[in-house]
Amino acid sequence: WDDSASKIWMDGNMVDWKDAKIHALSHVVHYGTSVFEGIRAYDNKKGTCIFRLNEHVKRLFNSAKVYKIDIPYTQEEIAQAIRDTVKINELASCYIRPIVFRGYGQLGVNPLSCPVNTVIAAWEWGSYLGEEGMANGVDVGVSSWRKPAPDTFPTLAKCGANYMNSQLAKLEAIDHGYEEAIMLDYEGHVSEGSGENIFIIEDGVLYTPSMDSSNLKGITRESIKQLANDLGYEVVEERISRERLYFADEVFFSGTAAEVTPIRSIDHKIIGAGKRGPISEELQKTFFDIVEGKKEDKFGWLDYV
Ligand SMILES: Cc1[nH+]cc(COP(=O)(O)O)c(CN[C@@H](CCC(=O)O)C(=O)O)c1O
Repeated sequence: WDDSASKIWMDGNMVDWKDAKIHALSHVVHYGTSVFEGIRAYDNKKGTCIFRLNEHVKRLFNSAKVYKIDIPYTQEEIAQAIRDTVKINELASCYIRPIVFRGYGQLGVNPLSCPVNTVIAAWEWGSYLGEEGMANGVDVGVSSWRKPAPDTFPTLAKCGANYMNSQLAKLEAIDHGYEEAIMLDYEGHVSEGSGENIFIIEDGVLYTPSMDSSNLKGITRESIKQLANDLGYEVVEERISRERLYFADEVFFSGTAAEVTPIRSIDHKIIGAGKRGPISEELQKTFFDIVEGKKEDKFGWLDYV
């Protein structure tokens, strides 16, 4: 995968894609010492806009705080560097990956002597779980791997090492012929996907796992809640038992990469009519109408670069 035309922001400098390298003995390589964000920019008639940029940057700084990583920039400096990275690469719509990590210093679990490095890359990234899945729903399975307990890993932090847990679920899903995994929390309630939050719809009401389910407080999840309320739907955050996934009229994933991806089967059980449900479709369409400028950005989500 070589986007050689691209520039990558590294510690304040724009470098060529091929030169964006780090040392093999960097702390992050050995111990997963990174925090990162996934952000999307969308192209619309008013130009290129970044979706909820400030919320993503704030979460990046919160994730870093958990691991005593002092980012040597202000939140606004990082936000501007993200805008600059989109602009210099002349990307109309793209996926943006800021990552902050402990670099090349001394090995050993103690990270404190290692420098803090910051990298921002951007590239075109289509539908995370496939175009067909966006339209017709994806087939997923509940993983045998659970999310870490709240006293084990900080799942509100978007840190690289958390994805060694997510990868186990993703690899198992692929082995089973699924597009994605749904993970349960340490008590067996529904948590989220390997890289997305999840919503179920029962009798016209949206439900999503509450924030005590070892799930990431997704920015798309928050946005879908706002959008659903604005469209007149009730949204309930609570513990969700596994079997409610099967009983639901509709189920969908939400996330920056996944956007709004309907789920048509779980563990080979058909969900609802076995295709994208009507409320999922309405939310998906409204979400895209807003980011594509076809509907008013009434929630102030769009930051034009
Ligand atoms: C575990 C997890 N849960 C929920 C979400 C949704 O959060 P938000 O993007 O703020 O709505 C994501 C984003 N996953 C990112 C990384 C995907 C990847 O494969 O890397 C993303 O969607 O960018 C997660 O990784």
